[in-house]
Amino acid sequence: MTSNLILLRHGESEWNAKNLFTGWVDVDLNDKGRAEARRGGELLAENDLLPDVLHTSLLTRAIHTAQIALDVVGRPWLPVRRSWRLNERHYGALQGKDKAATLAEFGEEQFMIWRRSYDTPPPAIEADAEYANFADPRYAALPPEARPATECLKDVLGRALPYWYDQIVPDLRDDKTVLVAAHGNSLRALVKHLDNVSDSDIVGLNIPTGIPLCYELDDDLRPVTAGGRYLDPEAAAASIEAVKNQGRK
Ligand SMILES: O=C(O)[C@H](O)COP(=O)(O)O
Repeated sequence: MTSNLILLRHGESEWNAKNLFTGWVDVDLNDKGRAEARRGGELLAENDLLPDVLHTSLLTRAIHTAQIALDVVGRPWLPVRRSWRLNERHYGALQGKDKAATLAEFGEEQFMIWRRSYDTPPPAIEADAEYANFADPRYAALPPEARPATECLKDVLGRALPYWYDQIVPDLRDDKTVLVAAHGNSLRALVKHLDNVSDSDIVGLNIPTGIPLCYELDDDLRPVTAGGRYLDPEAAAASIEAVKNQGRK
């Protein structure tokens, strides 16, 4: 028996377009991102991949992407569970900073370490910084020690895996087609787990905006096809290249 998992990174956000590190800052989609979300829904419908349940982060760009895509497939009524555990990686003191300016100031090696290394987080954000998130009411129930001031991908995996095992796996075991609408780095963490990507190889893995990545999972919830399948491979390749080169002129 196999089960279907659909990973969907939000469409382009207002800050993606401005090349700003975003993390937990709650920006919305821009018009291009809303169009990408609609296309994502069309791709699901064209491939007859109709989700039975939705899981999203607590961030607007992922929530709206899922709503738009599910409107297209005619399933806005799906049961949904939302969690901070699917949030984008917290980018610490880089939140709100321009990626090109950061690259110019700190150089290629440091930029890539902060952006794509597995276990080195950016500098922590100050509690009173403009783009800190400690006072955000959506995290009010979280004890202070659970509210990150910065995260590396290893941190993201550590807080996302419990959600994978406790909330997503049961839906897959119930033979539901599961849609997870999340973010570039929280999905990199899930892909690292699913495909057993090494700590060094994960550095080179990027997730495109708005294009469904579909996994058929076996009884052990391992991919039948390594890496899954993007429903529009050409568009995914182009978007991945653009994500990879963000910050570069
Ligand atoms: O949080 C952000 O800045 C983006 O959504 C992801 O950025 P990255 O691709 O630079 O990690």
